[in-house]
Parts: sequence; C-alpha cells; structure tokens
Amino acid sequence: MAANAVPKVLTIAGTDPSGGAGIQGDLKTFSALGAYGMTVVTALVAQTTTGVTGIHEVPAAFVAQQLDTLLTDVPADAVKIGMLGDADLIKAVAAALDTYRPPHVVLDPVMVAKSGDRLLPADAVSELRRTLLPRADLITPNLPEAADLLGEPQASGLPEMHAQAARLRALGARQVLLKGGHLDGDTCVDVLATPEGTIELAAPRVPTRNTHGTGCTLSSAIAALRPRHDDWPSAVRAAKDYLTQALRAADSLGVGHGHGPVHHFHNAW
Ligand SMILES: Nc1ncnc2c1ncn2[C@@H]1O[C@H](COP(=O)(O)OP(=O)(O)O)[C@@H](O)[C@H]1O
Ligand SMILES: Cc1ncc(COP(=O)(O)OP(=O)(O)O)c(N)n1
Repeated sequence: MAANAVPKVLTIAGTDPSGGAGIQGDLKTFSALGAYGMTVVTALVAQTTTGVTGIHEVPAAFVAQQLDTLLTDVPADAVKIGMLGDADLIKAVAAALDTYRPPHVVLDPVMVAKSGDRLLPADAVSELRRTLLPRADLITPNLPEAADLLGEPQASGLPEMHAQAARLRALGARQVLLKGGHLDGDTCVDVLATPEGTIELAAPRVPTRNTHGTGCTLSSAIAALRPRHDDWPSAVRAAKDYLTQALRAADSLGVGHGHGPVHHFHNAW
C-alpha cells in the first residue's frame, strides 16, 4: 500500500442495531481512524445495550458469495473477523482467506456478548481453533475466550496471561493480544505475544459502565491502523490509545438502559 493511500479495511461480522458493537461499531471505528470501511454480514442480531433477543444467521454460501463479490473487485488491505455463528461460516471465511490472501488478518474470536448471551455455540469453538487460528495474523481473545480456546481455566493474573498467550501462539496464531479488561485494578493490561517477544500494554481503567463494543472497537482499530504502521506492537498500542479515548467519551452519549456504547468522538468538524 502506498504511504499516503487510504487503507481499504473489511469487517466480517454480525450486526448490532444499537450501533455500539459488531459491524456498526467496526464501521464507526474505521471511519474515525481514516480508513475506508467495507462489510460482509454474517448474522443479523437483535440486540441493544441490555442484551440479545435473537439471532438470524446468514447462510454460509451467501457469506461466501458476499466475500467473492467484494474481494474480486476491491482487495482489502486488512480484514477484521468478528462474530461467526457456526462451523459452516467459519469454513466459508477460511476458504476466502485462502483465495484472496489479505495482507493483515485480525481475528476477534467472539463467543459471548457482555450481556452474557452466546454468539458462538460451544460446539463450534473447536472449528474456530482448528480452522481460523492458523490463518490469523493476530487474534484478540478476552480472558473467557482464551480459556475456551485452550480448554483450561481463565487466567487470574499477568503471569498466567503470559503463559496462555504463548499457548495460543502454539495453536497457530502468529500474534496474540490477550485482553485483560476482565481483571480488576486501576489499569487495564493486555498481553501481546509476537515471534519477537511478549510485551504488556497498559492503560488507565476508565471508570464507566458504558463498555458495550470495547472488544469490537479494539480489533477493528487494529485492522484500520495496521496498514499504516510498521509492525503489530505499534498498531496495537495506537489502537488501545484510541479505545481509551472512546471509553472516556462514552458517558457523554447516554445511549440505552444497559451498558452503553463507547463513543467514536473526533473533532474533525
Ligand atoms: N474500563 C476500561 N477502561 C479502559 N480500558 C478498558 C476498560 N475495559 C476494558 N478495557 C480495554 O478494552 C479492551 C477490551 O476489553 P476486554 O473487556 O478485555 O475484552 P472484551 O470487550 O472483548 O470483553 C482491552 O484492551 C481492555 O484492556
Ligand atoms: C454482532 C456482535 N459482535 C460482537 C459482539 C461482542 O462485542 P464486544 O465488543 O466484545 O463487547 P460487547 O458488545 O459484548 O460488550 C456483539 N455484542 N455483537
């Protein structure tokens, strides 16, 4: 990609009518970070800040058709993968990655929404692990997702997070960002494991209950920023800074009665 070109970034994910997570949150993130956003929808999800009331999956063959139709015309500079509701969808996305070989693939292994509602059935976790982890340049599990992928208890501190990030890399993911937002403390520390080594990325914990879409925002910000950064650590650091700003602006929104969304506030206007 030429240094001054606008990155074309694709999100493959489910929807969120409340606009905080999923495809809608991803597109807001892409735009706020100066990328050109594109979408392939995997599921229509009836959800808002209080929870999920229904899921209407897109058939895998039609997800494949969306991917073929788009990527034969517009190659993606980076791809973010979010909610994939079953094993057939996982296989369809893997096949498209093999065919179109986008330069940067960020996989957010979405399993359960903040409301506690399952977005990926438990019996599809092994397909995700087997088929998509080895095709991802970076995976961004939270602590429960990492535990599910590894089939072990959730990490309860940084030493265990380092060990689990290394074990996730051994499953085939080239880079692992293990997110620590579910731990307590004044700082939110994530662990980034790469072939060059493992680093901790810390940010002050923003005191807000409005955290709907944090995981989606972080993974899509990384996908938007990676084409303009030299390496994964600098793209991830910039994306985490962006997310922290979006969390700081969240309370100014007042959206919904549950966990409100983060705010993609920017003062370009
Ligand atoms: N209150 C908060 N203040 C600042 N950063 C947060 C806060 N909550 C979560 N984060 C950060 O948001 C990202 C995603 O959070 P996490 O809760 O771990 O995953 P998920 O949203 O997928 O459940 C991580 O980088 C985490 O450190
Ligand atoms: C369609 C869809 N995809 C992913 C999520 C999970 O979003 P995340 O940013 O991890 O956090 P919450 O929205 O669950 O707070 C979702 N809810 N919907």
